[in-house]
Amino acid sequence: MSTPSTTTYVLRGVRPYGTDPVDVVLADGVVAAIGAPGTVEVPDGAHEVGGDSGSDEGLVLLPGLVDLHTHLREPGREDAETVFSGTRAAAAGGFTAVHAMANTTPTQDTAGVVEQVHRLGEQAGWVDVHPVGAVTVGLGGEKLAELGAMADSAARVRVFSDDGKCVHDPVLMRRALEYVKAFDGVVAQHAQEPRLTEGAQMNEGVVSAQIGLTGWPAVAEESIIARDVLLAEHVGSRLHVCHLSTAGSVEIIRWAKGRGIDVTAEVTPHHLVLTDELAREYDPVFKVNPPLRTAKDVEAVREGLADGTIDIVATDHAPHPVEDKDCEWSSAAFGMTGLETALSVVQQTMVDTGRLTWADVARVLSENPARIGRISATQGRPIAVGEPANLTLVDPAATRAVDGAAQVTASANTPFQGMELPGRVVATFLRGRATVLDGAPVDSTSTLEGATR
Ligand SMILES: NC(=O)N[C@@H](CC(=O)O)C(=O)O
Ligand SMILES: [Zn+2]
Ligand SMILES: [Zn+2]
Repeated sequence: MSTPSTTTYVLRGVRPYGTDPVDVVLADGVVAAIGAPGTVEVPDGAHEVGGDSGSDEGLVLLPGLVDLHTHLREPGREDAETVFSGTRAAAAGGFTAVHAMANTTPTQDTAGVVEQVHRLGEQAGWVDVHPVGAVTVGLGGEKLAELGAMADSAARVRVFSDDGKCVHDPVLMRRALEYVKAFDGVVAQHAQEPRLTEGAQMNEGVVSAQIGLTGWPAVAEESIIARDVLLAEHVGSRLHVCHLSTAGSVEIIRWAKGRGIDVTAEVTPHHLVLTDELAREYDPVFKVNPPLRTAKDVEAVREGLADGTIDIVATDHAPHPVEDKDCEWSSAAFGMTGLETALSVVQQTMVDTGRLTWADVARVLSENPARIGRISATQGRPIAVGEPANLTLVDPAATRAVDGAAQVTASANTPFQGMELPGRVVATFLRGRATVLDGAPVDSTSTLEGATR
C-alpha cells in the first residue's frame, strides 16, 4: 500500500452522492472534516480543489470507483497495456481499485504470479491492484489451480476466474465453488458454452444472418448461468457472473436471487448502450465477448441494473494493440477498452435517464464491487469523517468527445470513438493523495506534495 498523503486538500462546495454542497478536508490519508461551505476549519497550506471549477450543477463527490473486471495484460502483453498504463487509465476514469484478470502470460495461476502483479500495482501507485486468480492451471479447464496458495499469498486473492474462457466442466466448477468457501472467495464465471459458440463472431440473430457472420446465441450464456446458480446453491457457495449480456440472463439471476442463491452479476458499460447493429460495418472495434446484443437485451440489462438484479457495472477493459484489432473481423481479437468511459456511460444511460441516483452509482461502481471482491475494509467506504480518502470528483455537466488516441490507456480500441459523452472525472484521490487533478493524471506527486495553489 502506498503511504498516505502528507498534502492536505480542501474540496470546495462539492456534493457527496449528488446531495447539497459541502466542504471536505482530506488530511493524513483520511476524510478529516465535512461541513457546510465556509464552516470547516481548513489547515494552513491546504490545496484547494473545486471552488471555481465546474458548472451550476456543482461537482459530485463519490467513493473511489472499484472495478471487478480489468485486463491489465502484464505479464505477457505489455504491447497492449502494462500495470502502470492500465492503472493510470483507471485513475483517470475515477477508479481507486481494480481487480486484474488472470488471463496473462504466464497465467495468474500461482502465488508467485499474483504477487508479482500485486507488487507492480503498488509500485505504480495509481490504484489498489487486486489480482484475480485463475480457476484452472493455465486457464486450461482441466486441473484446479492452487487457489488456496493464491488466497494465502501477499496478494490475498479472493476472486477467481478463468475469464476469457468458461469453466465449462461442471465437476471442476463444483470443486472450485466448494474450494473457495474456505477463504470466503468467489468464482467469477465467463459464461460461454464452448460447443454452442464454436467459431462465433457476433450475436446470433437477425443481423448475423443478414451479414453472414457466425452467431453466438444467447442460450450459450444463459445455459451456463442457469447451471452455475444451481451448482452454487447445491454446494452453498458464492458465484459471480461476469459481463452478463442477455434479457434471459437477467431473468435467471432474478429467479436465483429470489430463491436465496448467493449470486452476484455484472454488466459492462458497452452492453448498457451498444447493440449488434454496429457489426454491420464490420469494424472489429465492436467485436467483443460476450457479443453486443439487441436493443431488447440492452433494455433488460438497464432494468436489471436499476432494480438491483444486476449488482455492479464492471468495465471488462480489454485493451488490444492495433495489429490485433485493425484487421478483418474474423481474425480480430475480442474486446474493447472501458476504464476511461465507464462512468460517463453509466451517467448517460442510467443517471441522465432518471433510472439511478448518484448514490446508486456509488453502490454499483464502488460499494458493491468492493464487497464482492472482499476489499470493503478499505474501498467502497462511506464518505464520512475518519474514512480512508479514496474519492472521485465528477463534473456531470461537462461533455467530451471520446478520442482513443488521446486516452491514457496504451490501446486505442474504444467503441465510443468520436462520441460525445456526458461527465468528466475532475479529480481522484487514493488515501488522500491526488492521482488525478484538473482531469489529468498527476504524474509526479512528489512535486505536488506540500505545494499549495
Ligand atoms: N471481453 C473480451 O472480449 N475479451 C477479454 C476476455 C473476456 O473478458 O472474456 C480479453 O481478455 O480480451
Ligand atoms: Zn469474459
Ligand atoms: Zn474480461
